[in-house]
Amino acid sequence: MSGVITYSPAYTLVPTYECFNRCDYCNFRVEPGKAPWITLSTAEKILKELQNQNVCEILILSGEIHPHSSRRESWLQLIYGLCELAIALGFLPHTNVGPLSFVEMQQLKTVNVSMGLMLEQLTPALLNTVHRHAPSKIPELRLQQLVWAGELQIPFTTGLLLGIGETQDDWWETLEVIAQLHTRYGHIQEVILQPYSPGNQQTWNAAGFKPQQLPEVIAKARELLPAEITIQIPPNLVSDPNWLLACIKAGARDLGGIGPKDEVNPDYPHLSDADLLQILKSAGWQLIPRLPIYPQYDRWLSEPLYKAVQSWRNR
Ligand SMILES: O=c1nc2n(C[C@H](O)[C@H](O)[C@H](O)CO)c3cc(O)ccc3cc-2c(=O)[nH]1
Ligand SMILES: C[C@H]1O[C@@H](n2cnc3c(N)ncnc32)[C@H](O)[C@@H]1O
Ligand code: MET
Ligand code: SF4
Repeated sequence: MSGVITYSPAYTLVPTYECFNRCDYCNFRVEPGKAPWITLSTAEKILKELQNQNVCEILILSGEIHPHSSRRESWLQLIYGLCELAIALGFLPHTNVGPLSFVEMQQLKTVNVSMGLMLEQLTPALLNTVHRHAPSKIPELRLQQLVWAGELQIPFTTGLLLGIGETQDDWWETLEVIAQLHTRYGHIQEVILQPYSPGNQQTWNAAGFKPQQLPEVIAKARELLPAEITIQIPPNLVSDPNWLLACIKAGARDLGGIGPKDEVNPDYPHLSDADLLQILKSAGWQLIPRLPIYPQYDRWLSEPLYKAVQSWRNR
């Protein structure tokens, strides 16, 4: 029997690229007010074309509107509407749109099978560097999201962004905090170890995180995290097949959402699932699609979402 590696056949919908934060490593954001918002009718056209293409997950990934802005409520309504639309057309939504209030999270729980927010790194030192102009990256604010997700029983994806100026000890500390929160609430389904990868839009000129370091981080993460949490790595950011295989050997078991475009790292296109399959097969691994919610969390879903998930599981 060979080991199994999973991925989520996904398409990313972007409500808006405008963002009031300015993370130095970001290749996604546009100045507030300078990017259009997607309309439900555009989204409907896109989603209809995706039907029968084996896409299951709709990843809703957005730039952020300030919590005190008068446009915050319509932004959240748009996200809610996109999730509803995705469900109506047979997809399963996963939303990652930055920090939310408790009530906003509670609302989005009803239209998402899982949600996510990267911790990035918990060290406050980054607030003087890459996160200098990014109030959404205040560590306590992001930790609070993980606590609320636990209280609300939302299956959750989080992770670390590696190579943004943190130390190695910072990695272990952030991983230990994730492990503790999971022990309390049992809601972390996967942890992404994301190598910072420079793109052509960002302001910061720093070399990317070296893939050679990743297996070491994965191996230690595997020791620090409870066994039921899956470690996810993005294969397009570890493009050398030998390093990708080394990461898997070290304990990574999921390749995340794979779709036509990585909206966060548009300079790093994904291999097709057929090509990935070949690479993995050469080392004796299987590649299997998964849903954006792991089976042990199905019982946390409301009745309509539970039914939608079961019909995918029975395909
Ligand atoms: O294709 C991507 N999917 C990303 N995903 C989606 C992820 O790969 C999976 O699809 C989800 O974990 C659902 O299971 C994220 C999900 C999060 O909750 C937080 C961050 C990310 C980041 C990415 C990303 O950069 N690219
Ligand atoms: C959606 C997630 O994408 C990650 N992210 C943002 N910019 C980059 C980059 N240049 N390289 C890799 N990951 C990035 C952050 O961790 C964010 O939370
Ligand atoms: N703005 C959100 C965050 O940084 C998600 C998208 S990042 C390109 O957490
Ligand atoms: S990484 Fe997310 S929060 Fe930071 S500027 Fe980009 S879109 Fe905004």
